[in-house]
Amino acid sequence: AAVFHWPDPLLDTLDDQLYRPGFSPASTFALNCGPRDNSTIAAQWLRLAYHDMATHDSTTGTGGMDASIVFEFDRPQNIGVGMLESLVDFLVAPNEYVGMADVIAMGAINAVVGCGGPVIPFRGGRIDATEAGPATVPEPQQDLASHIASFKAQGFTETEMISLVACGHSLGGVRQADFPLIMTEDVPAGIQTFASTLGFDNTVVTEYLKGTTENVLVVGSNITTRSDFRIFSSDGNVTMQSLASPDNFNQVCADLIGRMIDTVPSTVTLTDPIEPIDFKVWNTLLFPQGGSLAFLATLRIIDTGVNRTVTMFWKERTGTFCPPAGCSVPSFQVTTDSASFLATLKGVTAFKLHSFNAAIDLTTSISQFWFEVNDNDGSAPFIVDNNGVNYTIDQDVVLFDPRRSSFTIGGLFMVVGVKDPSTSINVTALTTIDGTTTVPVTSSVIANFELDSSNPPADGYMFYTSPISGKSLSNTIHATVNGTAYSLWVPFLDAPGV
Ligand code: HEM
Repeated sequence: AAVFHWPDPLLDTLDDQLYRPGFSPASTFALNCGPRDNSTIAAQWLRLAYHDMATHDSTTGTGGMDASIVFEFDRPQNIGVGMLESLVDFLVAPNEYVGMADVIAMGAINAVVGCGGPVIPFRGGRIDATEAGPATVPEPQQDLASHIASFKAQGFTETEMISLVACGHSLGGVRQADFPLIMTEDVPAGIQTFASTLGFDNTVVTEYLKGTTENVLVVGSNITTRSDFRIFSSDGNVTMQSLASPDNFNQVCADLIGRMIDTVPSTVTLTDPIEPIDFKVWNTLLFPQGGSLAFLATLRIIDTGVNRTVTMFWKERTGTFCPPAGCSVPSFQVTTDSASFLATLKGVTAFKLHSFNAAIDLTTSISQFWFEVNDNDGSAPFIVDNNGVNYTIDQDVVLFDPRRSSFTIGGLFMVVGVKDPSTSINVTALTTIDGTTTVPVTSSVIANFELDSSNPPADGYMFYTSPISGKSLSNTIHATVNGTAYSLWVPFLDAPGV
């Protein structure tokens, strides 16, 4: 599994999105195989992911899961309300470190488990395309040779093609409004599902083998568009027969859908699979307050039912202030937060959040911190120190100040404290703005900060402010102070203790 060395905005964000429902509203939408448009949300998400991947060309190493689908909606291949609706589900997810492509891939995983299917490992780090890819999504009226060629280009053999189509067509169906030339007869609710069961299972396979299937891509009156029939029968049903075993179906589908979402341009390197992080530093804030530096931090621990107490330690940045073992504070609050359905499938049912609020000496400041965890069962306390490297605070020159910032209906006036700006300084923020329901992609704007007349200098800091739109998902502050460049990712505007 991927190792989390704080700070790591990509892993940090993806872990939250995968395993804490509060951070990814969309992670809950596909649960219980919930309905939409007479199909299921899960079916829409899985189709979206396949169509995004289908631009991959394994010979040139281009295309794949890159969210280029957002530029490809006008193609007949991508017809269907579910495409745009799905992207709108994911709208509030990405920030400048996590692209829409990662979120589409996460959607595919949540779709499969949400409908009772197998758990697929998630790797992160996909890069979003800035333009449309080639129009290479297979279409039902194409012949078998074209489909074999398409799947080969995407990196799948003929056998894998049969399996992947069966896995995908476990969910959802064909909508008459979208494909009137396939759905030539009127059907209730305007959709013919591929299988008689709603969930992610191999009924699509067993009904095909038994000859009871109503899948219109197998038995529809339009013979030209019987693409599933041509694909499923292309090896004399050998592969379909092997998928008649539910266990084998789940195993093959987990593997192939996993490969599908990990199909990325050759220039992209994905992380190792991201599992729930045991001990995660989260939601840190450092800012000047009343003659000291307030340092707020939370240690998130997977809840194992142990009644733990946690102490935070830290070291000065300059000079001597703390005892040799470090300054320390106990946590001031322990709360429990829920785990996502995906996390529960990995044995994680909840998280404990141990929060700290330390008053740091202004002149000696803070350079690094770590934790001591006591299980209160007679065993020796153990240290949590970022896998041996401690949690290092890069700088205390440019700080986001949540106390001096003020929230408005339309967003906030963000306030940044800058230490000793003896010469000219320049403060900006790269703000990631969420997309709209018609253009579901994030964009970035630069906010320029000005000296904040309502917050006079204090504690050795001067304060700069800029309005930030309420559509902002995340900000990274960039400042040049006395010739040195600093940057600070601000994923959270608030923390326990502010
Ligand atoms: C030759 C390859 C394929 C063809 C020709 C094909 C064709 C189609 C068509 C015509 C529909 C109906 C869409 C609508 O009515 O809006 C559909 C739905 C769907 N396809 Fe495929 N498909 C192929 C491969 C795949 C693969 C590989 C996957 C995923 C692994 C997949 C997943 C789905 C899903 C989940 C739906 C249901 C969508 C819903 O109910 O909203 N398809 N497909």
